Amino acid sequence: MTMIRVAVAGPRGRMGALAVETMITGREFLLVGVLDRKMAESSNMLAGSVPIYTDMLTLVDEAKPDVLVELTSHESVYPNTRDAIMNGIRPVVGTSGLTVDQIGKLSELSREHGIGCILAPNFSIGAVLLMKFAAMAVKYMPDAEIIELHHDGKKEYPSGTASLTARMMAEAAGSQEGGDAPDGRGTDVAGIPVHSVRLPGLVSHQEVLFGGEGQLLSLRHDSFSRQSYMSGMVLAVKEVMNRDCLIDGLDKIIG
Ligand SMILES: NC(=O)C1=CN([C@@H]2O[C@H](COP(=O)(O)OP(=O)(O)OC[C@H]3O[C@@H](n4cnc5c(N)ncnc54)[C@H](O)[C@@H]3O)[C@@H](O)[C@H]2O)C=CC1
Ligand SMILES: O=C(O)C1=N[C@H](C(=O)O)C[C@H](O)C1
Repeated sequence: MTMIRVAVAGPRGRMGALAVETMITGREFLLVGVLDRKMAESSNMLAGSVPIYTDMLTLVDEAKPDVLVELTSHESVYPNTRDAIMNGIRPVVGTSGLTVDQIGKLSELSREHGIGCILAPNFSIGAVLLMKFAAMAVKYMPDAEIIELHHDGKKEYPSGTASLTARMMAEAAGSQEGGDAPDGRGTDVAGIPVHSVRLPGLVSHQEVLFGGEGQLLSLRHDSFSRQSYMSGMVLAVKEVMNRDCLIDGLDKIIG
């Protein structure tokens, strides 16, 4: 069996640490390096044998990964993803915060280089299904709002999941312009108001509410543990090897 050579960016974060564990234990994967902001104080190895790199070019030259799992921050996600594609490495991007403009540029770059790139703002199957159901429901119940709720360690808003959900809903409804959400009531994403809650005790939760005359439809997904993301991540790492362009969302992979 040929193993997929994987690198993880953001290996000491909440998600990155779990991704490292998953890639080390997965029989199909070889974790060849991690991309961190700085070296660890005690060693230049993670988990005893995985080299830590602080710049992409050295990682590319020495570790030669096939895939980069990107789990850093909204500031780093674009340059890391761009540089990976330009160096022939397939990104699987879990980090939220890419703008529509940046996604367009990455898509062009992927196509130009013939390199697969998967954007997966949420790796959990339940959240992906929620997005698909919301895109289906909005055609019949167009008055909709999103509430996304996360742990208080999450700085950025709205969440990547809510942004993709709103874009998928707008596309299904045939309106992508934005600007329809009333001022001051959440963030307008593609015309849909998104409300962001950050509280201790939460992990990751999203509700999409559809109002109609005398009725309310609520679609809700809850991640109670980050383990909920790992099977989708494994799927994306394998699938990106078969692609030659950018895929925006796991929904396009699960069919
Ligand atoms: N796609 C999905 O299913 C999920 C995505 N996320 C997203 O993943 C991202 C990370 O989330 P958390 O792990 O909770 O954050 P975190 O803050 O715990 O971890 C981020 C890590 O990235 C490191 N980092 C920042 N800039 C870097 C750079 N340029 N190079 C290398 N490392 C860098 C930080 O030092 C930190 O250790 C967020 O955008 C979050 O929204 C989180 C959970 C699930
Ligand atoms: O920061 C998180 O925790 C999460 N971030 C992603 C997002 O922005 O949607 C995915 C999930 O919601 C957890």
